[in-house]
Amino acid sequence: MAACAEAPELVYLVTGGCGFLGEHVVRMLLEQEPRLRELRVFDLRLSPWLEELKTGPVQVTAIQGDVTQAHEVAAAVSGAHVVIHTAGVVDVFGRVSPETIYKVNVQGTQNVIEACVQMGTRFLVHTSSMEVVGPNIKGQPFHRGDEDTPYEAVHKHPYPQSKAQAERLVLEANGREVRGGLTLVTCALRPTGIYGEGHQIMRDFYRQGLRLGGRLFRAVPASVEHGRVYVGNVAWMHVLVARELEQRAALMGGQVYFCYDQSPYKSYEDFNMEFLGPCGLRLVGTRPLLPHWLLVLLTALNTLLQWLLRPLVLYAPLLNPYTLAMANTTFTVSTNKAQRHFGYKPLFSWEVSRARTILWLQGKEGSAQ
Ligand SMILES: NC(=O)c1ccc[n+]([C@@H]2O[C@H](COP(=O)([O-])OP(=O)(O)OC[C@H]3O[C@@H](n4cnc5c(N)ncnc54)[C@H](O)[C@@H]3O)[C@@H](O)[C@H]2O)c1
Ligand SMILES: CC(C)CCC[C@@H](C)[C@H]1CC[C@H]2[C@@H]3[C@H](O)C=C4C[C@@H](O)CC[C@]4(C)[C@H]3CC[C@]12C
Repeated sequence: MAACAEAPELVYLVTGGCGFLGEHVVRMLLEQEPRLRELRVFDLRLSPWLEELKTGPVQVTAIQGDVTQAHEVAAAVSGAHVVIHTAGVVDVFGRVSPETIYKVNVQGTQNVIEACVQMGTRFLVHTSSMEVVGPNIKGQPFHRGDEDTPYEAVHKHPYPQSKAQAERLVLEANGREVRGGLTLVTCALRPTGIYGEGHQIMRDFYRQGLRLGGRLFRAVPASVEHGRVYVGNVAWMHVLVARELEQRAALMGGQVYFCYDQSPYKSYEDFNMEFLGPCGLRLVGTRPLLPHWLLVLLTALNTLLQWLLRPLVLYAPLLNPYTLAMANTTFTVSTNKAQRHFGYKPLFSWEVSRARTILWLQGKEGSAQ
């Protein structure tokens, strides 16, 4: 990937480039990667904002395609120097069938790997997830752990299962010979819960709070820490990894990195209030208003309703046994591996991340829809 200082010559492909994270990766690459000649944005559904990017100095090529279709992936990868694979189905609510989650997240990732091998593309950055590690089904806390902290990773839900399988495939592919005889260099980034401009669930909580007269009701104890990371910093980590993979292939190849920044350690709800509070919402209760057993019962009821209504309508509320367990189990990271391996420092301070997210929620700024 030797690049000459004057003429930009690199071709990047971002799968899932129209998603929440993907859009930030695409914009970050255009801002921060001077060696870029062409940026291919591959997604099942192309977004209208791509059009405005096509007028800049970098050639932006929009490719409507499906990662489950090997030939479409291979065509998109052909001639690319780097692939950033963010495409995936993110579903912990039962909106998408386990079969589809597997097909997109696991088979789709395998297709991306095979396309790199066939086409001679050497550098693959994969968006994994904290859920590859946990929280596990036993609800054991992972308190400010790092990439080497021992933890019993046991999954039952299709989404974390698929992310764990996909990550394994990517890491095992590191070192494979690609067309032309050189080797594939891969690594995986594991964001915790991402927030920022374009975060749909945050917006859903905002709207729900407005419907409830400006109030939200505490459901999980304030003492349970839930890891969060700003989308701009996650995108920045992807850009940096992609840039450094060639020079530091021996160190970074086959590695995993948690995505982290200076976002504070808080419970899921208290963290959301950092943004929803300034937008006029209030979190009622210093302790959960309902006893835990009642919440568990409600989640079981939601599961039953989802099953009963399935033939008629898709009932997929935010609260189910899995999401309650996620919100109710401490899972936070504290690491400097990305800084040690490739010099990562967050691009956005906590204050800036917070301000940008609030402005977006208030509809005053931000590109993400
Ligand atoms: N949102 C989070 O908190 C979070 C946390 C950790 C990891 N992740 C991972 O980050 C990645 C991006 O997540 P996101 O939150 O931006 O989700 P998203 O749903 O906003 O984006 C995913 C994108 O992938 C595209 N896509 C889905 N199926 C596809 C297919 N078959 N072919 C091509 N494109 C397809 C979608 O159209 C969408 O644009 C995912 O891999 C996810 O597992 C997300
Ligand atoms: C107040 C609660 C009980 C309400 C339910 C909150 C629930 C919708 C939230 C809690 C934790 C959230 C997940 C977490 O931030 C991390 C990830 C990892 C990522 O790979 C995909 C998104 C996901 C699962 C978040 C989804 C929303 C969750 C479950």
